[in-house]
Amino acid sequence: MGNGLGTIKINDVSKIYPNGTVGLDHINLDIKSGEFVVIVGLSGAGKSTLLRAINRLHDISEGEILLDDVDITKSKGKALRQQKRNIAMIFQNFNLVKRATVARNVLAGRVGYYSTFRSTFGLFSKEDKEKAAMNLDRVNMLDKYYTRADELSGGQQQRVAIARSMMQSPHVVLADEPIASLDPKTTKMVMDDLQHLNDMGMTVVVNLHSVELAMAYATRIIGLRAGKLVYDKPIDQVNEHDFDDIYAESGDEE
Ligand SMILES: Nc1ncnc2c1ncn2[C@@H]1O[C@H](COP(=O)(O)OP(=O)(O)OP(=O)(O)O)[C@@H](O)[C@H]1O
Repeated sequence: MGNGLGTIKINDVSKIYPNGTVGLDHINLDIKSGEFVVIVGLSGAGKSTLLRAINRLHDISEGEILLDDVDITKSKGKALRQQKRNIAMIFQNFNLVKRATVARNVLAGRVGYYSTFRSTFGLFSKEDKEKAAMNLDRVNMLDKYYTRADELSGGQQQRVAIARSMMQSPHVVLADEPIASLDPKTTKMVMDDLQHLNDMGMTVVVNLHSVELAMAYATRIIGLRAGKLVYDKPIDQVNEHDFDDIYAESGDEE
């Protein structure tokens, strides 16, 4: 961010699932504030495992993950909650409350800032309602303010999810296959929205299967294979053939 916030340092991180599967194998990464990082790799390479570790959706087995120089893997209670507010997560399936309005879904992005009582009853401040409208406007969805989420297309739902994530004023936005279920036109809209967040100063880290999209949006591309970091280059050094190796076993499955 302009203020230097939004750095991610991953130091020798491994994640072994309880069943023994190695999700991440000694990963080291230093992501700077304001980068747009795309992580590519085959299905099962460890992309989701990595994003979930950064956001502390699950614990790692070894190593440390520093967000703004504070190790999130060791944070607890209030400090952890505060740290998590600085990280927004965008999911493939949007994770909206389908029966609630667009506005209510976007305001849910502020829930971490309210008491349970106030958020349960939707007692959001005028300021937050204005902020919700502003963020919906940013993704061209303001006219859907009162629409129920389940009446929107997939692409529109993802844009609402992006507006919701902006309510946190995060330093870092993590997106796990955000366009996997979208058509090409809405894919572009959603990727442009992420680009917009990056232009506003947020560090963006996106998991994608498409090398073409990675090339179009990333400032840096990272490749994972079987839990290992096998590729890490700034966009101006990237050659499309570099990925032949990362996708070597892909056949037609991707
Ligand atoms: N909860 C879990 N328990 C056990 N193993 C898991 C679990 N989640 C993921 N794995 C395994 O960890 C490895 C990495 O999976 P991960 O989902 O991170 O890959 P990915 O690169 O995100 O793949 P995809 O593109 O399919 O989402 C895979 O071998 C996967 O089967």
